[in-house]
Amino acid sequence: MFPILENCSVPISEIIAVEETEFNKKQRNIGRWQKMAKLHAFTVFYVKKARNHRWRCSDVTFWCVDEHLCNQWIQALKELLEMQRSRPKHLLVYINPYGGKRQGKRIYEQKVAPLFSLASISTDVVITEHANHAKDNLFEVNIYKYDGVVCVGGDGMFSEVMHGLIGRMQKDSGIDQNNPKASLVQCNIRIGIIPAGSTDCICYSTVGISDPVTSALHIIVGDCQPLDVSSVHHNNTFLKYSVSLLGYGFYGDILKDSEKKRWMGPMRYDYSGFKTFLSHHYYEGTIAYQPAKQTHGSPRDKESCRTGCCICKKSEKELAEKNQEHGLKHEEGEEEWKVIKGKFLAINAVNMSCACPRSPKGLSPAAHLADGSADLILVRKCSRFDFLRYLVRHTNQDDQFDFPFVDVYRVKCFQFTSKLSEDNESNVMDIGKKRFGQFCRDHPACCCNIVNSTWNCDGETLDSSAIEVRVHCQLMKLFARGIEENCKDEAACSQSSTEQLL
Ligand SMILES: Nc1ncnc2c1ncn2[C@@H]1O[C@H](COP(=O)(O)OP(=O)(O)OP(=O)(O)O)[C@@H](O)[C@H]1O
Ligand SMILES: CCCCCCCCCCCCC/C=C/[C@@H](O)[C@H](CO)NC(=O)CCCCC
Ligand SMILES: [Ca+2]
Repeated sequence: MFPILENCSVPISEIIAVEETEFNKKQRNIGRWQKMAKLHAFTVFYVKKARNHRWRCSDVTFWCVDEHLCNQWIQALKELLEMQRSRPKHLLVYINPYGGKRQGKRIYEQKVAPLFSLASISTDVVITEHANHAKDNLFEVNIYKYDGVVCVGGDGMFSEVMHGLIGRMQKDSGIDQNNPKASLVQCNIRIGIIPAGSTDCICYSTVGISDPVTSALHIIVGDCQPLDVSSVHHNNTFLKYSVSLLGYGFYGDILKDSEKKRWMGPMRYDYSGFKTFLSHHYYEGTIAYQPAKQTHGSPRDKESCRTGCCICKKSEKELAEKNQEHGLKHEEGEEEWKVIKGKFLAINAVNMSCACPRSPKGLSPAAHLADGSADLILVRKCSRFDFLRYLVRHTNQDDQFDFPFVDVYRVKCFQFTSKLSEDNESNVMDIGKKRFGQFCRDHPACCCNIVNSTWNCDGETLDSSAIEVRVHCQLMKLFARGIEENCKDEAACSQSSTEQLL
């Protein structure tokens, strides 16, 4: 530990940079010392932890009359920083200039680039020109020369970069992504997210705040957070990967409607959310799932996944053991499938809590970032009033699973088929249904919808309603450390710039 203030210390791992400091006439409070001797100085830039998981760059300048001593300090600190092997030196950065409030470029240039430069991180920056630019580019560039990839944008931009990196790893290893049973190759090139989107759920759920400076500092100090990734297939065809929400019904319908309103920016979700809530459509279908191991906790647990989470650590250990015994057949083949049929307002599968500024505890507050499982939430047909009560509980401390129409399961894989596609497949769909289009023939005033909803996969729509989903434990890694328990001693570290005499 390196002493900074009388009652505050900073671990070496949270020092951003050390620089020799030129004497500046404005440094008035050391003027008395300067009259006595020529002063030498160095400045230590470090992470200052503020409220609500926010990080800032603070600095302290040390003055000293002995030039040799001053240089020894600089040298020693720089050597200690060099020993921080997990820190990135060279990054590939993709900026979506059109995400969220269209501030991505400004946020990167004004808030992030100066910090990367202070930390001596070199970057290759690509400003995307169209959707899928980043993803396609990741199949062409020499990704192995970078210590990480940074995306500046929202969840959609992150999803692009993740698809590019995971896809590239599988291609380079000869793995067929269309095989739903394939053991995918882990991606060790970390992704950093600089939030500049509309929901920024992945950043918020893995860092605890959606703040570009905080995220830049997590990248600089070289944090590493493994992340579960779900693969989504239809008929042995790969559709997408998902890390946050796979939602059918309510969240699928919101997304579909909101895509037409992109010009509204982040407000589009409030507008489409309200419209979708009023439409109150439910959908019939069948879900089959394999439960996750009970030792891995339950979605009804009171404790949430936090930095150093023991459930995620246990999963990491089990994954390493499983990788050693490769060649053995997959566990899911041996375990029982549970089947549920019903009418649902929403089917949500989340790999993480999905906390975001709209819902600070998320869709499943006890979901784990890296336990190899997803929480499957089934919201059955209920009244509008009950559904509103359910939604409101996402914004307060009450338990959103404590309703008779809500079920939640921790799963490692699941399949969904809509009633409509079951009927289509078994050829029992009568002509009447076709002729009456999208409304229920028997109950024209009811909200039963005989068309399918669409799946919302991390903010993008999927073409197929029948899907097969499997969670891949810790398939990728982020420059993050999970959500930290709140810092008890924030006041002690609250100065933003200080001076000390050695
Ligand atoms: N230059 C570009 N022009 C148009 N679309 C782009 C461009 N670059 C990236 N995209 C696409 O824009 C989509 C949305 O971007 P992004 O996720 O950054 O913002 P958002 O949708 O506002 O935020 P969120 O995903 O958090 O709701 C991404 O799926 C990405 O593929
Ligand atoms: C009366 C008040 C009721 C308020 C209820 C609030 C509940 C909010 C829960 C928000 C859950 C977000 C889940 C994250 C999904 C992201 O992968 C995705 C991509 O960014 N965002 C959306 O689909 C955008 C989804 C937007 C939902 C509004
Ligand atoms: Ca998980």
